[in-house]
Amino acid sequence: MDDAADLACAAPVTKERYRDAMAALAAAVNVVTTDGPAGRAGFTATAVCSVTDAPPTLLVCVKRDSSVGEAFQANGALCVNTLAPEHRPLSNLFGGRTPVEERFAAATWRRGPSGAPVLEGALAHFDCRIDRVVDVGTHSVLFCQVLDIGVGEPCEGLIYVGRRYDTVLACVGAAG
Ligand SMILES: NC(=O)c1ccc[n+]([C@@H]2O[C@H](COP(=O)([O-])OP(=O)(O)OC[C@H]3O[C@@H](n4cnc5c(N)ncnc54)[C@H](O)[C@@H]3O)[C@@H](O)[C@H]2O)c1
Ligand SMILES: Cc1cc2c(cc1C)N(C[C@H](O)[C@H](O)[C@H](O)COP(=O)(O)O)c1[nH]c(=O)[nH]c(=O)c1N2
Repeated sequence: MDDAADLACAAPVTKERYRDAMAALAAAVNVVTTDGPAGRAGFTATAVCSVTDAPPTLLVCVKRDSSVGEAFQANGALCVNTLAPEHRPLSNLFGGRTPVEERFAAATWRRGPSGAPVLEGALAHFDCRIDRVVDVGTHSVLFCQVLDIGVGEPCEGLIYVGRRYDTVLACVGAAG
């Protein structure tokens, strides 16, 4: 087995090939919000992942040069709002190039225990304190301890796959 020769023949992993391959992965769509001394901010994120259930921890990857990144770290708190199909326009609004107040004006919010905005009608929400930040390349990985959870009524979730939106059945049953 000549692993070195196989590797030498492989096409280089360019940013474009990486993105093309990542586009094949279906992901839930979230609007991640924050509020506090650094002000209100929010952005659309698919790079959200469960890390451990003890203590309940998730991670969010945010591009460092986005207009919103600094506010999250300065406020030290965020809410992951997982979107239902009706929120597709909201995903586009929070996906960039729209002033922050215009993003929030398009939906109804309440304040979670961390101070971050919680989206009315979300499939689920996870209100968090940001415990640790690790910078990797262009992004900051925010490790977040979950302080409060809500599970909404919708039985369908919004996903992003193949560079487009789709809908999946996502009835969330309570465990015990
Ligand atoms: N993790 C991210 O930062 C991320 C994830 C999804 C989409 N986006 C942004 O949304 C827009 C539309 O994306 P698209 O999926 O239609 O097409 P695309 O070709 O830009 O991205 C395809 C896939 O590659 C990954 N990706 C894209 N940009 C990335 C980045 N800067 N860092 C890490 N992973 C990245 C994501 O999984 C994405 O779904 C682009 O501007 C993209 O940068 C960013
Ligand atoms: C479907 C989809 C998914 C993602 C995004 C976009 C879209 C449309 N964006 C981009 C992100 O939302 C955008 O950069 C922010 O809104 C910040 O943009 P401004 O710098 O404020 O214009 C994004 N950005 C990021 O840092 N992490 C992520 O996981 C994602 N995921």
